[in-house]
Amino acid sequence: MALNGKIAVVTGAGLGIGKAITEILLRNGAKVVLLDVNETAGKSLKEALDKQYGQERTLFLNCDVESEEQIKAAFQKTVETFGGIDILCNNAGILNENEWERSISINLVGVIKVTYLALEHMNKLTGGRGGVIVNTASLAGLGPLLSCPVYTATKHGVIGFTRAMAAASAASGYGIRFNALCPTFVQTDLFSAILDRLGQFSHLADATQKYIDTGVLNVSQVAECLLKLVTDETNNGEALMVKTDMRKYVTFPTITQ
Ligand SMILES: NC(=O)c1ccc[n+]([C@@H]2O[C@H](COP(=O)([O-])OP(=O)(O)OC[C@H]3O[C@@H](n4cnc5c(N)ncnc54)[C@H](O)[C@@H]3O)[C@@H](O)[C@H]2O)c1
Ligand SMILES: CCCCC/C=C\C=C\[C@H](O)C/C=C\C/C=C\CCCC(=O)O
Repeated sequence: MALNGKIAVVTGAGLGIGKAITEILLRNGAKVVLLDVNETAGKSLKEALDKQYGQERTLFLNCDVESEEQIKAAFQKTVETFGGIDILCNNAGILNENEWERSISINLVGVIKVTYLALEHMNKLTGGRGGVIVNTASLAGLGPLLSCPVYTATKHGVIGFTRAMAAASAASGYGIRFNALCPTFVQTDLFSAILDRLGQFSHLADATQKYIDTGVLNVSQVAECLLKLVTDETNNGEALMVKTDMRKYVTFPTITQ
């Protein structure tokens, strides 16, 4: 899929991985709608991007992925401004084992909510143009991160949802591919401000260190992999594992004969 003229929506676009995703999509020719609850970060990124790419290439909208009303309004504005949606990156997420219900609400329910509302505009069966949805999961969606059980559960959920939606879309003719991005630790605010957020599992921080010692990614390395999942039209239902020394499409066990 060539990105020139394509319209992308990125959640959690203001900082960290979402910011890098926004930048790589812009560099490759897409127009990008930045959604974030952090208005300061979103506006300041939009200002910087305006200088580099011109005002017409991006739109920032304050949008909480927990709010159906705000998501609906954001998609409406996107379609009014740019005429449609071709790419959705469900990237907004938090890690907070103290606020575990909110974590599920943002990391898993938020991904489902945003996806279902985006389908109304993207699904070929309802007048959309089709396209691709990439969900930012985590390596913790593939194996247990012992200091973060609820975070682990949400990311396993995101991968399961992505794979099931890919199969549902292919079987129904939505014209939309679904893939999951599964990075190891990435140098962002989420990673660096972690100790207070492990709650009752803070005593396990040291035990997590062995994973961290295997290497921490920078946001550009993650964005490169996102680009591959967006542009390579052979990718559907994939979970791409990203570590400092390897990229690998996960092979899942076959459960049907
Ligand atoms: N940093 C890591 O080590 C790491 C590793 C693997 C996966 N991830 C995943 O990558 C994604 C991005 O994380 P990051 O490390 O860039 O975090 P970050 O904290 O640097 O950025 C997250 C962005 O999401 C926004 N956000 C948070 N809650 C939101 C909500 N309810 N609605 C809209 N926006 C919201 C924040 O305002 C922020 O701009 C998350 O889904 C995270 O789970 C992160
Ligand atoms: C210091 C305590 C934990 C710090 C957690 C901070 C950020 C985490 C972000 C993630 O999305 C998790 C990334 C990678 C998870 C690594 C390993 C999971 C286990 C995989 C396995 O069993 O093979």
